[in-house]
Amino acid sequence: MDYLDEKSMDINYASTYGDTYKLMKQAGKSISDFVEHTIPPGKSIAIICGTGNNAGDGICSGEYLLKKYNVSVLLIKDVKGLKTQETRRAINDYNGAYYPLSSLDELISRSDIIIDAIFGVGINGDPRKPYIEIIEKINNSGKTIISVDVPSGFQTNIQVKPDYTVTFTDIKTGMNRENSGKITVSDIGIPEQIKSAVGPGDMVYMPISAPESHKGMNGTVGILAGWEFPGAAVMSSLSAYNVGPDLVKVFTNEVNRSIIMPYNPGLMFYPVNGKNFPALSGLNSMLIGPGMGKSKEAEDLIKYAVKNYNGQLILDADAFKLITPSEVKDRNAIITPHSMEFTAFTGLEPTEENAVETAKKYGLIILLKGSKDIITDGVNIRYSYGGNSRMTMGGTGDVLAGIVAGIASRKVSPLRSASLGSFINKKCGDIAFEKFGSYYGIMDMIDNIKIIMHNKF
Ligand SMILES: NC(=O)C1=CN([C@@H]2O[C@H](COP(=O)(O)OP(=O)(O)OC[C@H]3O[C@@H](n4cnc5c(N)ncnc54)[C@H](OP(=O)(O)O)[C@@H]3O)[C@@H](O)[C@H]2O)[C@@H](O)CC1
Ligand SMILES: [K+]
Repeated sequence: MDYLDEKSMDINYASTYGDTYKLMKQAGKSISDFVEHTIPPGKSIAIICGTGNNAGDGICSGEYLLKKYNVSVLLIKDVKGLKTQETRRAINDYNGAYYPLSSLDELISRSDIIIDAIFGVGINGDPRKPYIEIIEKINNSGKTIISVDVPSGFQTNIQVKPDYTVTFTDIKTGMNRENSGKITVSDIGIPEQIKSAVGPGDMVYMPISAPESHKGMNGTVGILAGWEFPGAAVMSSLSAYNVGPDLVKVFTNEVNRSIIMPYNPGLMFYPVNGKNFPALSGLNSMLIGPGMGKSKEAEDLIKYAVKNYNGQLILDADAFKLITPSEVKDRNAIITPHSMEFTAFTGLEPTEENAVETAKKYGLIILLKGSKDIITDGVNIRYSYGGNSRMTMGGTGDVLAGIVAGIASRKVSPLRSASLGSFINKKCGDIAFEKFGSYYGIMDMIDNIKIIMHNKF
């Protein structure tokens, strides 16, 4: 797993259970258990703490270790610098001595063991002052160093170089013996249903546009839709637009121009027909299918686009009747069928097992829509709960496909794009339901995308 996976799980856990203090206690306990197995009792331990939850894990370990060791907690930014409610609770529940940064040299020299609880997965960029100097002092101490979760500063230009790392839930991408010492993976009790469920934590996968970026750097989406039902092109392109890519290019019949463009002048309209299809290079993702119908012209256009676009494909709706799985084999395409479309596309019953097998066999990412969406790449399976009875109305699939295409254009991996897209889509419905009950419309859902992207939920 990588840092984002851990952050995402943390948020999804907190959204279900209120906070992560129980996990923090368990993280502290697993550090303490590790120390007891490795270090004889009676030794002196300095726990060097930053300001986030990694510090909280360190403080919790201190409370357990007090019974058998000489424990000193050092708070680099004092109690008032502690940033999270869980970490403040940890220091409140801790019954040992704690010290300010001015005691660092003395604590290091009188300790046998240093527990490194400065930064975990919440680090952002290279450590700033005074952390650089603190990390150097720890590395030059000659003491046994145990890092909590990850060596502080891991994957930046300066990091703690530990003898041991106790990492939580799963090893983090890039960790090895050389940069992390001997690694122990500890299960801190995140329930399986939290690990597999899509939730608000999946929003961490959404990139934030850099202030210095220029047009096109934050995603360009192509949408081939609406040949027969222009409304589907409206819904999918507005939905893609609302997740924040720079450009949304709509490829459809010229006669749709006056229908689609009044909805949003920010869309780019490209008329297509059997003889004319603008270049598809430069698109970061392409959604193919909504509202295309099953005419020969629609089929030709869909087949042309599938064959000639070699970036991130998203297939929906009529594409399932006009394209076979073999035509998109091993292209990491995201497909978003409901159960009947899944059967039309694969010839199989719409079960979880068949979705996993199909994803594996054809190298696809499948988002099988239902009251519980199933998202799989053939190896991983995620579930998306939520949504409500009004979401059986026409258009919700077009909204979902557009959202997924928009996210994928921001270079989010296909599995994460499909998972996050499913979360956002259901949340759009649920927010609309709170306001209008069963009487909300599709445009209410589309309007809610911006609220969710802005994390107002
Ligand atoms: N997964 C799980 O389920 C669980 C995870 N848990 C634990 O939580 C850890 C993640 O905690 P976290 O998110 O609070 O962040 P963390 O790593 O402590 O650091 C953030 C602090 O550092 C600071 N800071 C950041 N960058 C900086 C820089 N360059 N230079 C200087 N300062 C910098 C930043 O301050 P700011 O920049 O915001 O002022 C902020 O205060 C995770 O690794 C695991 O140990 C467990 O508790 C339980 C369950
Ligand atoms: K650490």
